[in-house]
Amino acid sequence: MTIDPGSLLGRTISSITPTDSKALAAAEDRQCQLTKPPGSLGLLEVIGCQLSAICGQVPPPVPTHPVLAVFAGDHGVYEQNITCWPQEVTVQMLINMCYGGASINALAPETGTQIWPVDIGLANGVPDAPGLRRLRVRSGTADFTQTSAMTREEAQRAIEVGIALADQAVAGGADVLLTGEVGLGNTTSASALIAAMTGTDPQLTTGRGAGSDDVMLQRKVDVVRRGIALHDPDPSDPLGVLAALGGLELAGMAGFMLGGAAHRVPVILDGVLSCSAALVATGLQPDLIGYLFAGHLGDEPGIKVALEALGLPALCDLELRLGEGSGALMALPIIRGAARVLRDMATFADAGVSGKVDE
Ligand SMILES: O=C(O)c1ccc[n+]([C@@H]2O[C@H](COP(=O)([O-])O)[C@@H](O)[C@H]2O)c1
Ligand SMILES: Cc1cc2nc[nH]c2cc1C
Repeated sequence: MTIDPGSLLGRTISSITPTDSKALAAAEDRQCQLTKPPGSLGLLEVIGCQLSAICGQVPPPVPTHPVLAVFAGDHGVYEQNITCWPQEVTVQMLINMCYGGASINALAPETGTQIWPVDIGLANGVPDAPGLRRLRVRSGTADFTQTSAMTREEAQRAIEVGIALADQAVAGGADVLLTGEVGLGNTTSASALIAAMTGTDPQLTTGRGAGSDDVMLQRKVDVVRRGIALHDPDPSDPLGVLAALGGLELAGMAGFMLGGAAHRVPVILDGVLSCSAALVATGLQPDLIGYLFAGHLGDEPGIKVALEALGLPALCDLELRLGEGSGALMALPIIRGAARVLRDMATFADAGVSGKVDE
């Protein structure tokens, strides 16, 4: 793996450190002193401890300034007839997000989340729209069944767009980052990335995406198999895997994750697309894993495969299969709740509640 140590990606990778094991132990100790049977708040306790390990404090701050970056990119593999929607829906939905009409616009106010729509790789022109960030690296990827989706340089530049956005978000006060995307055809790239990074058969990583029928689903599996046969991707070279299989928005999300971790800020994953990007990003920097939360399980089979490989539990399962960041948004109150538990609950000593009876 050759990444220039002086590049933004190289510097970001080397600035990420493991999360704080002392703060983790102190948080675990505090969980046992709070007025509840130890472990009774289940995953909420685990999340709270992870938040402490991320920021090095017990209790951890309750995140109040969330930013959801929505990376939009088009896919050359669209040509292989692997989605049942027109490609122009990618740009149309990005514009819809800018004007407040997408699902994430409806869900975000519940948590005060800012939405940052980003053109990182749409195929064609994009009209002006409020809040749109024009950070295009190239106009869509190439069809990975024919050639590499992009060059290594382009893959790195797209990751660096994500890193720079995370830098900007944190500089502006963001204390939790959420990953989102839109890109018709991108579940085929995600399936290929997950298969390549985990060594799993594509049949097990490929799903129906935005509504493929049985025939299209089988075609997707075949397309993924062809891509993997053509490129023979090497999971020890995550940048090479990403360049071979795409996509630009997946690269942007990988960078956003790395950028968040470099600032010791928690990052919430969304669906199958961000899970595939997380495999690439943790391949580049394994210590990233301590900063990631898996927002939801969702309906795409690749999510389960990716989360098992990452060792992350999904925080909820609402059977979502939309993307955009919708699942990450739904997980945010759970994360906030976990931080509040460590901050606001009384201890047995403080509240005069008797401890467990020894047997
Ligand atoms: O987040 C998910 O798990 C998810 C699952 C299925 C579909 N999607 C969204 O649907 C689009 C990709 O679906 P497809 O069928 O075109 O590959 C893309 O815009 C994603 O945001 C997202
Ligand atoms: C309508 C629509 C909205 C989306 N949002 C994210 N991916 C999407 C795919 C489609 C098809």
